Amino acid sequence: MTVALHPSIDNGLKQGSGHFAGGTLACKCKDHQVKVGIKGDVAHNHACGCTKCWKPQGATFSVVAVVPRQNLTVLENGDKLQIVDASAVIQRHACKACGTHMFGRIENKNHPFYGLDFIHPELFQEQGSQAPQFAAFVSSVIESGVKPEQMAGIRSRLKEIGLEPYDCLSPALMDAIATHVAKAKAA
Ligand SMILES: N[C@@H](CCC(=O)N[C@@H](CSCO)C(=O)NCC(=O)O)C(=O)O
Ligand SMILES: [Zn+2]
Ligand SMILES: [Zn+2]
Repeated sequence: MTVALHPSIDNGLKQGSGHFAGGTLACKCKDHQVKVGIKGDVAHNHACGCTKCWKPQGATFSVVAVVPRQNLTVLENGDKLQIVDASAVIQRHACKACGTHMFGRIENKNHPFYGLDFIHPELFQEQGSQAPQFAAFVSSVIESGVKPEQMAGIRSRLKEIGLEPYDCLSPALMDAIATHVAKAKAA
């Protein structure tokens, strides 16, 4: 049996159109859905194995990407949103009724990723947003109950579909974080 990672990537990656103009994210409620508008395409889309990122039922990984925070607007039923953990670096705003995380926001102005919001592209009502580029925090799936002996199969399946597995973020993002830290120290 093939390892199940996440429903939006288990049958292979669906490449983005390259000119996604943005769209609407909708939660999983049957009515009074929370809707969030996004301008433009997402960036750094990735599968994330961490315990904090929202996953649909049964998924081992989350699929999460970033957008500039000024490109995100709550359109409908924002009164249903609540912050999951106010002490987390990324404050995840979730629908109180269905639990779906609609966006994650960094409020610490000194954080390397301040200004970017985290969203789950599978919630787009439209097709064509950027495909996942890599897999992050892969070892962290063990914290959610995956057995260490399953990891080889998980990593090889990620590679098979074209997602390089990393146990933190990708080298490009780790370099961006380190550059920010180096500049902050020099200042
Ligand atoms: N092993 C931990 C790792 C959690 C973690 O550091 N997650 C990252 C990536 S989330 C999106 O890529 C992070 O930046 N977290 C900050 C936060 O979640 O607020 C675990 O699995 O919990
Ligand atoms: Zn909902
Ligand atoms: Zn995560």
